[in-house]
Amino acid sequence: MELLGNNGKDRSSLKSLRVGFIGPGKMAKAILHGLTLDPEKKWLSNGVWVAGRSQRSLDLFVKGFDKESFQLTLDNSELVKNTELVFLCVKPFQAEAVLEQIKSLAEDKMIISVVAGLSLKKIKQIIPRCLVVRTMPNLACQIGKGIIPFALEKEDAQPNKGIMDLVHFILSPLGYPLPISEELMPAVTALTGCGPAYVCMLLIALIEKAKAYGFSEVQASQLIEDMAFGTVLLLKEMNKSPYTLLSEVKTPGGITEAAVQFLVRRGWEDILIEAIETANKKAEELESHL
Ligand SMILES: NC(=O)C1=CN([C@@H]2O[C@H](COP(=O)(O)OP(=O)(O)OC[C@H]3O[C@@H](n4cnc5c(N)ncnc54)[C@H](OP(=O)(O)O)[C@@H]3O)[C@@H](O)[C@H]2O)C=CC1
Ligand SMILES: O=C(O)[C@@H]1CCC=N1
Repeated sequence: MELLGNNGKDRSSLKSLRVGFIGPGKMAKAILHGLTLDPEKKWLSNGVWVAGRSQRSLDLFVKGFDKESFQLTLDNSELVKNTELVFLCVKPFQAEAVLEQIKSLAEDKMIISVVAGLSLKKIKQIIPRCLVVRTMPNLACQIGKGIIPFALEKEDAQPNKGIMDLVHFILSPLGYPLPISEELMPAVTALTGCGPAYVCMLLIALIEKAKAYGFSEVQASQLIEDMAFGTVLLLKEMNKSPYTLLSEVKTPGGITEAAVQFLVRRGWEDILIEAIETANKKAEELESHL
């Protein structure tokens, strides 16, 4: 792991780090977009490798980017041979076969896996000598606003600040890297990995209701998306908690309170909590099957 030698303390060596993505799908694209947001790191200038199982997926993946910056291949091993940092971005049940394909070439390289349910242990069983980072990002990585919980093997996480810093350095253009213990991976999968989907469901319901009230599709989307955007920005910019903001909007005996009481009566929070628990259980089951 020459380029990552010195546990990445020598940042100058990282300038020539060659990056690859196995699995040219949604998550890989979000990460690639995020990485390009950081001009300091100039990831693209070294050429980015992307490996997929069909030429069509690879061509779609690089659409909108400068194609000259990419090396596309249908051979995962070729990618690993030519890179030092590999983002593993295939679906959970595709991951083991990919790891088996690349194992002899991935020794001493760094693998950042985004694969739900794929444990550090499982990766290390197949590729014992690699530096592996397990992450659970979300699609907001695309604009540098993802939350990226990550776990390292215990011996890497505790004493080795160098590796921790290196992981922060690599992931920070994507948003907020957050070291966690691996046991919490199913929980963060259910909460923040899947989270954008819950937010979208809330927005969709409100947009549909706005349309039912007679707003055009464009107006309805603007009303609701800007309201949601303003709400989150308000919390962030004023360092306000959702509990406080809720109480500020909810005038006693007023209109919001009528809606909030209805939601509480109908068990809205319980439904959401059960949904999270269902997702958490599914993530745990996945882990035990991979
Ligand atoms: N989507 C999300 O919000 C999040 C996803 N994840 C994780 O990210 C991973 C990818 O998910 P996502 O991007 O949504 O899925 P996608 O289906 O969009 O991407 C998976 C990609 O892997 C490719 N692929 C499949 N088999 C191989 C192979 N043997 N070699 C190379 N490439 C292969 C697929 O090719 P083809 O195009 O031909 O099907 C596809 O392009 C999953 O493990 C998921 O758990 C984690 C956090 C959030
Ligand atoms: O739905 C999934 O399985 C993946 C994991 C988190 C978000 N998408």
